[in-house]
Amino acid sequence: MALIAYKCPRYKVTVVDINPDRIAKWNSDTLPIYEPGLDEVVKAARGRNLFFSTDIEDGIRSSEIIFVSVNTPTKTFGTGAGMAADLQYWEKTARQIRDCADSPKIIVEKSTLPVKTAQAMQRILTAGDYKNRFEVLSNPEFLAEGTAISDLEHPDRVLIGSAETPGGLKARDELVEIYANWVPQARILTTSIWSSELSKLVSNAFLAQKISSINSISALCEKTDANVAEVAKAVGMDSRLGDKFLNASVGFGGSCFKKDILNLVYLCRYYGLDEVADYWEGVVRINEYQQERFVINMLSNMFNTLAGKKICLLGFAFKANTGDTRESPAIHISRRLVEERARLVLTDPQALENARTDLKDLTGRIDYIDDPYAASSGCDAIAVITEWQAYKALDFEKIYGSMTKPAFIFDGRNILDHERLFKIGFNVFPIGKPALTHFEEAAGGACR
Ligand SMILES: NC(=O)C1=CN([C@@H]2O[C@H](COP(=O)(O)OP(=O)(O)OC[C@H]3O[C@@H](n4cnc5c(N)ncnc54)[C@H](O)[C@@H]3O)[C@@H](O)[C@H]2O)C=CC1
Ligand SMILES: O=C(O)[C@H]1O[C@H](OP(=O)(O)OP(=O)(O)OC[C@H]2O[C@@H](n3ccc(=O)[nH]c3=O)[C@H](O)[C@@H]2O)[C@H](O)[C@@H](O)[C@@H]1O
Repeated sequence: MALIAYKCPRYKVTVVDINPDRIAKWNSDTLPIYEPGLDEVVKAARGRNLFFSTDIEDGIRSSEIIFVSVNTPTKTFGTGAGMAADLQYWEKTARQIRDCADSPKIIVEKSTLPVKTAQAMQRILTAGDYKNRFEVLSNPEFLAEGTAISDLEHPDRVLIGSAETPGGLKARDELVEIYANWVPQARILTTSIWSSELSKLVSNAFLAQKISSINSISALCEKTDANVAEVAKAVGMDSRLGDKFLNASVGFGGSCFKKDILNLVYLCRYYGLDEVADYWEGVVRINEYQQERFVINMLSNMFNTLAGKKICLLGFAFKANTGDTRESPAIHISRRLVEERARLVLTDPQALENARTDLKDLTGRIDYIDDPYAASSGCDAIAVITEWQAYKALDFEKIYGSMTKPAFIFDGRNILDHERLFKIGFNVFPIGKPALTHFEEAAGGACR
């Protein structure tokens, strides 16, 4: 919404939220999220045509177009627990819009929702003694965290789904007009509302599937001395497959991939498509396997015991350039390492505050240290969890000098120079590549 306000000074954009702390931060110099480039966009538009408020009713009444962007987490209770989308926040919003509105509105589904949600939304909006006409559009968001501003400025596509009725098509055209302020017409794709809703879930499922595919192959590479980066390059050069999203890793995280795939799986089962559901569920299973495999690799290569050993996680965010830790592989890995009675030290340039909240039940068993040199000092092992560019530039000779020997590095992102680390003295365990160790008989890879 900040970018719409920034690009289109003639529209007035008001962002409303039930969380007063978040709104206060949006109105302050310290925004509630870290996102490169966002500060500048907000500062340029805030007070001009971008406003943040907790007055939801006024926001509804005074707007002609309402983007519903509330959270749609995985349901944690009742039918569909652990799989289906929890639609309570979204439904409350629909009812509130219906009850407060005193003029016709276009309602835009911006949250990621199960296919057919627009139908439910339309039914709620038109139930009872409603006075106004509402048109519901689907306009899913495809930005990725860490690159949100450039994704929004130069989207691969903007997707708008509408009803095929005259009212639906008119509303669709109004939304197209907003995006056309900065997005080329050829990149604005209009479809039926059901295709649009489903495409969002499918996009995330395909992206995550690519990561799980290469991660599954990383396990095979480790058994066969193949190099997953070489395999990914060879495979990705086929233009039919493409070279993006083929970085083997410690597993994908983030608030959406797992939730959206499980939502897709739930939908498939709901419609009796068990084979389809099983296929997509495999993407999540491989991701869980990859995270657990990382822990088991650490355990087996550190002589099958981590008890009392000090381990530093370099990075806690689910990806670089964000402080977001939702579903970060770091959470599972930290919990498992503590279970193995390791002494954990966490460091991250942006995510330590969220990490403290995620692991608050482990208070006293984990240290949180901003400086990566201080965090790794005295450690037996370092595990790279997040691909922060700054980690590549660390002085690893200095780090090696301060660590307990033998010193281990488990590079869960394959971002470091493994040969160099090996020469410094580290025993190096990348993902999907032969390990480089100084032991006579390496436990998990080739001895060099
Ligand atoms: N985070 C991301 O990068 C992307 C998120 N999405 C989708 O966007 C939706 C929102 O995601 P996030 O922004 O990450 O979630 P979030 O949890 O960070 O933000 C949702 C906000 O909605 C507010 N809210 C909840 N109920 C409300 C109500 N009744 N009235 C007013 N405000 C209310 C909450 O207080 C919260 O601030 C989800 O459906 C997600 O799948 C889609 C693409 C990218
Ligand atoms: O619906 C959403 O919320 C968004 O989900 C993802 O965006 P995001 O989760 O912010 O970030 P990604 O860049 O997709 O990364 C997701 C996870 O996959 C990991 N990843 C990514 C790429 C890769 O090659 N390997 C890999 O392990 C990342 O490190 C991260 O943990 C999608 O990329 C967005 O298009 C979508 O809008």
